[in-house]
Amino acid sequence: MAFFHQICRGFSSSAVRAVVIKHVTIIGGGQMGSGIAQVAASTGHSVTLVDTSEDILKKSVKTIEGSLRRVVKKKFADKPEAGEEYVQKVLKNVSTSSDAGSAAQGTDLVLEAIVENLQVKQDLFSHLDKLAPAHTIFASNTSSLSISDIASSTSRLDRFGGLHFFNPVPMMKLVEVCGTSATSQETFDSLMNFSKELGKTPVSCKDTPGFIVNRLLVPYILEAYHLHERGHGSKEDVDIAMKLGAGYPMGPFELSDYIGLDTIKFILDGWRVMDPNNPSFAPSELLNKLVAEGKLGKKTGEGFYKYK
Ligand SMILES: CCCCCCC[C@H](O)CC(=O)SCCNC(=O)CCNC(=O)[C@H](O)C(C)(C)COP(=O)([O-])OP(=O)([O-])OC[C@H]1O[C@@H](n2cnc3c(N)ncnc32)[C@H](O)[C@@H]1OP(=O)([O-])[O-]
Ligand SMILES: NC(=O)c1ccc[n+]([C@@H]2O[C@H](COP(=O)([O-])OP(=O)(O)OC[C@H]3O[C@@H](n4cnc5c(N)ncnc54)[C@H](O)[C@@H]3O)[C@@H](O)[C@H]2O)c1
Repeated sequence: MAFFHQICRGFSSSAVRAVVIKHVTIIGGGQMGSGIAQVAASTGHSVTLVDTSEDILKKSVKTIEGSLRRVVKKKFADKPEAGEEYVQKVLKNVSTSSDAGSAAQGTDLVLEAIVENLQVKQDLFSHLDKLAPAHTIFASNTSSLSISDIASSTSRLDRFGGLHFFNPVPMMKLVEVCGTSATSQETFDSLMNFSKELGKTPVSCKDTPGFIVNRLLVPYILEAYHLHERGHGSKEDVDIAMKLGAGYPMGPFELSDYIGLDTIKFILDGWRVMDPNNPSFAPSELLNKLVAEGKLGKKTGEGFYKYK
């Protein structure tokens, strides 16, 4: 558990001044990447959204458009034309690319929201480190991987931090901003300012597993799986109990389907490697079975529950 005891943000001297983030390149156009792109574009930032194929990117833009329409339905309830104008104006701020390398060449911030896998994230940043301008800040939206470990694949340790958004990004107000022991004060300030510009409330957190929210949420969700697997409560009753008894907007099974079961499995597998003897992090057979069957939650139409 060396990671748990890691020394966190103590600022090193930086070669760069605080960067005002005007253009952001977001890698990964899934649930999180498209949500972050939407919010950044809505707050006047130029956004390039990157994914592995044009087909995925088309879906991402459709998701952004759908979510914007939900926003304008309320924001412009009495003025549908102004609402449509707003949607088009925001969409103009978003361009797409399937070439991460070229997208990183003229940007102030590269924010990664790809699969929750350390090696894949390191490979991406190591590649982009050679192509992005010197002033460009790199950040990861990882749920619980070590920011220092991801940053170690680059030579810009002072310009690297964690920027952890919550799902659904347009609705959730929090961003966890994480600096490592090598993150410069200027970089940290830039990330805090960027989060505020997005209309979010940032909190400062240490580079420890799960930061603040997931350090508490992971054991809670996993215990819900184990409780159900022991036969101590149906999924439905557990969800109802936590909504009506603890005031949560979603129960743990509903929330898991909303997050994505593949992402949850990636998080839990990584967590177990960090803390192998902790019985709280024992695998869930039910989760593993659903993921093996491709039932990844709402995004695939079935997870713990069926959708459609
Ligand atoms: C074991 C491992 C676990 C760790 C996992 C870690 C994951 C990660 O790192 C951390 C997280 O994110 S943790 C996860 C953290 N997240 C949570 O904990 C989330 C918990 N859930 C919630 O807070 C609420 O259920 C929601 C806000 C999702 C929905 O609100 P609701 O009231 O229950 O139900 P509603 O009727 O559907 O929606 C009402 C209205 O909201 C609006 N709107 C909604 N989505 C929108 C979107 N995408 N776009 C735009 N707008 C959107 C819209 O106006 C809609 O009205 P409409 O007329 O239908 O258009
Ligand atoms: N789902 C959540 O609730 C949530 C919340 C906060 C943080 N996160 C974190 O955000 C990240 C993304 O999660 P998500 O739920 O958006 O996943 P997702 O599966 O919805 O999307 C991931 C996207 O990344 C793309 N991708 C994968 N490898 C890529 C690469 N090398 N280059 C470009 N694109 C690539 C995939 O095609 C996919 O579209 C993960 O690190 C996750 O832990 C997730």
